[in-house]
Amino acid sequence: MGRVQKAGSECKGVGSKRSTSIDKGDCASKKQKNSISNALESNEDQNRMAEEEAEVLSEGGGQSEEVEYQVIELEGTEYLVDTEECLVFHQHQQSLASAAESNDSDVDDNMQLVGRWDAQLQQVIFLEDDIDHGADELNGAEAPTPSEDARGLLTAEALSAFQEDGICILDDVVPAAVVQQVQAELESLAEAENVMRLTGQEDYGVRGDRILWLATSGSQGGGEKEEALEKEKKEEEKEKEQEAEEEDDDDDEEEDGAVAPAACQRVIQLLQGLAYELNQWKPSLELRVPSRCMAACYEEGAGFRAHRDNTYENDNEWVNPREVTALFYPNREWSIKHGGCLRCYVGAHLEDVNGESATKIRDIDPIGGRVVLFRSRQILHEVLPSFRRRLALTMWMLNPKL
Ligand SMILES: O=C(O)CCC(=O)C(=O)O
Ligand SMILES: [Fe+2]
Repeated sequence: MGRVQKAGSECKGVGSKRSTSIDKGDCASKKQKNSISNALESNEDQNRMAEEEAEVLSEGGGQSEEVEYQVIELEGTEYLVDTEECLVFHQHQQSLASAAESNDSDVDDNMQLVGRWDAQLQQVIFLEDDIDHGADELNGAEAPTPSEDARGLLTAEALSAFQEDGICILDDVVPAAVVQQVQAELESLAEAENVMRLTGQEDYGVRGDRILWLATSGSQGGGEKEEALEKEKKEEEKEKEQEAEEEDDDDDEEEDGAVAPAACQRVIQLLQGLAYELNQWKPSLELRVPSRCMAACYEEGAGFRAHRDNTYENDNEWVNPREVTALFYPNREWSIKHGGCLRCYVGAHLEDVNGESATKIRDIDPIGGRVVLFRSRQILHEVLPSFRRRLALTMWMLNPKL
């Protein structure tokens, strides 16, 4: 899910405003259907799912809902604001205003979510990562190599669950001592001042976790490379500390990163190894592994509202190359009373954003030593509020064809 970044001053100010209502029920254009099936072309089971989705979409989801939009103009570009949810859309190709005025029910086909409207500040808070920088994730991505830890984890049972539901759960993937070490490493990053940062989406009740991007040393990276990166990082940190002392830096939009500490690195290599195993299972996946992974920390009370890690937009494009989401939890002694489960809406239609159409709901506790894999384009999921600090490492396995 993308970072929400505050718009610069050029985005303030509202031009012409008018209201229009659009029938959201009929949101399945031929273009959308093509976009789904094109992107899923290389994979048989995904193709089957896409066809099923297209069928459902072509029936218009069975319900029709009137949505009130307001048109705002910023820097000569018009945007539609869903007045109820304050979601801001940009429309491609045809003129947004003329489509809105003609009450064209296909208007949704050309709409792309770009941000949220902050009524108090009277400005658009633009969504950033997914839309503009999603493709960057492929920069520095590599073909995965095998890992000893990953070998044998994807049993026939796990693969059939992944095939059927788009999710699989693997437990006790590393020795307890490694789980403990990952937890300690992430705890210390979480405790360090200003290292793990809120995403900006907390203000909107979307997500409350703090995150940090961890650079991986690459699946083929030996210890030497790691050490060199570590050294480089330490030097950089020293320099940064000095700079920070000199100036009072309050720029919280700057993106930070760190090199993955040792035990995290081992788990990352395991996740990369799982990408290798998935490629062995289905070579048409051609999964690549990224140069960075995400560490996340949910403090007490934090959660992450229902979303998908990848979604399609209307120009035959997916917003990013994420194909499989791989999570590792280091939370030892986690129990159901701590909340914070990963809720997955299995079978939810692609246009369903709250899980109403799910055929099954899977609540997965983030217990120490557990890996969860799920299809990023398919699985609607959320993190329910956690009653204890909840840590996670996430790697997105990438599809170079997206
Ligand atoms: O931590 C989890 O279980 C899932 C987090 C998530 O959905 C995300 O970061 O996109
Ligand atoms: Fe997610």
